[in-house]
Amino acid sequence: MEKEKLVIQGGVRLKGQVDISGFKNAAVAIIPATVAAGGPCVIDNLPGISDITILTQILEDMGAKVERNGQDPDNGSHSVNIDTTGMTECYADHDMAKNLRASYYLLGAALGRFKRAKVAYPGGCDIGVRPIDQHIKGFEALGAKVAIEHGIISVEAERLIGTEIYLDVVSVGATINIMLAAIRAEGRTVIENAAKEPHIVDVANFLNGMGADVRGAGTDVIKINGVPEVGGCHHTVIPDQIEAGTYMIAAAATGGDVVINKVIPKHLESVIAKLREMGVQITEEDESLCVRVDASKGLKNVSIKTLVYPGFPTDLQQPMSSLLTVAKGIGIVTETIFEGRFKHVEQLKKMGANIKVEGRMAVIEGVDRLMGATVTATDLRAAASLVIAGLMAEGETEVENIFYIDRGYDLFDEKMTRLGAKVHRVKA
Ligand SMILES: CC(=O)N[C@H]1[C@@H](OP(=O)(O)OP(=O)(O)OC[C@H]2O[C@@H](n3ccc(=O)[nH]c3=O)[C@H](O)[C@@H]2O)O[C@H](CO)[C@@H](O)[C@@H]1O
Ligand SMILES: C=C(OP(=O)(O)O)C(=O)O
Repeated sequence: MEKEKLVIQGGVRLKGQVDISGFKNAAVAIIPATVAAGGPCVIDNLPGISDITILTQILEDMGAKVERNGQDPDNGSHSVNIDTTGMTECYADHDMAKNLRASYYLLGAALGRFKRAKVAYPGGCDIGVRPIDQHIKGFEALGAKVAIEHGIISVEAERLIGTEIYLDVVSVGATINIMLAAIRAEGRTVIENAAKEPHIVDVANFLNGMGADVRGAGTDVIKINGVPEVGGCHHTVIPDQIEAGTYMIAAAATGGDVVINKVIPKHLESVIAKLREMGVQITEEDESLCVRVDASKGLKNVSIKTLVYPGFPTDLQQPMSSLLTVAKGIGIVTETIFEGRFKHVEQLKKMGANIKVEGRMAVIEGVDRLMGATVTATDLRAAASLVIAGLMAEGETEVENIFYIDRGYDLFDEKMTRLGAKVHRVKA
């Protein structure tokens, strides 16, 4: 892959409209879920991002038929037909699985259908240790044997039997993986202390569309009544609230005036509340949000604490930290989900930010301005946060490792340019 960087001229107010794409974190679970279907599925509103390209390639390599259809020119999303009927087993080696987190959903989906699967350890953003003990606990509780050898996770069961599973930590990934395996288990599975994120509900709706019986998604108790067979279905992925939040923060950061279309405002309540607390004006419509800042007034610093949904999302902590670097006063950012999610801070400091990190806390004292610099992205949302910093900074900023942006933001440069940002991509 050719290395690229993004060059940004700071100081431009973002203005105009942006259409949000389908949610990465829902889509990357729904594609592996087609393995459980074993019938033709049509999935609309898939974001055009590298995680999706990689996942569909993995399915094709395992014998699925994948057909990509037309792209929406405004938000970049597309539709895909996936037929996994011809698949007879599920094996994803290190080279296939290492590129993204969501490769681990193949384990749950294939365990349900074939009663066995082998998938190498997943990749994903380097933001902490990211253990998978709760996934394994869930599979074992359903009756599977789990072995890890040479970095490959093998799951195998003669029968999967529904049971009660209490998650020791609220995990999005474990909740989804257990749902995927349990839809075809015998009897009822109850997941307690389940994650409640919007994409848990989207995945449950997809599974129910296939003929599964999943109830309670969106609450912390999910009940799954196993069914002997499921089939294909047609589904539209929900809007990406993290992409939407990123554009909201970028609009606020540049004193902008931006309408964010194709969103579910309810999914962004914590972000809307925090931005309003800072002095950002936000108007909510049914499927859009207007974000406006009176540039003459300046923004007030606030404190944020990342929490499971409906709390402030960890995936927006890094973009939000960038905004806080120029807000008046002191803000404290507490990261409760991932212990390693402050790698963007050293880069922001290069741009003049005043931040002190102590353990899981970052104390940010607002400065008058950031200054352009060459900075390096270390993960997906760090990349977004550095672009936001570049939009605010005086002069030119270069953000290296921009392939991270392409993991999760559809048509990023194009959407930013449409809003008036001066960004362009060059070879690194
Ligand atoms: C592809 C995808 O959807 N990624 C999202 C998903 O990641 P992911 O599913 O990996 O995150 P989890 O919700 O599982 O992780 C939450 C916390 O639980 C811990 N944990 C998790 C599983 C486990 O078996 N044991 C354990 O201890 C993790 O280390 C972390 O501290 O949810 C995160 C939290 O909203 C988001 O930041 C990611 O963008
Ligand atoms: C951490 C993220 O993704 P992943 O879990 O795919 O690494 C993210 O989307 O911010």
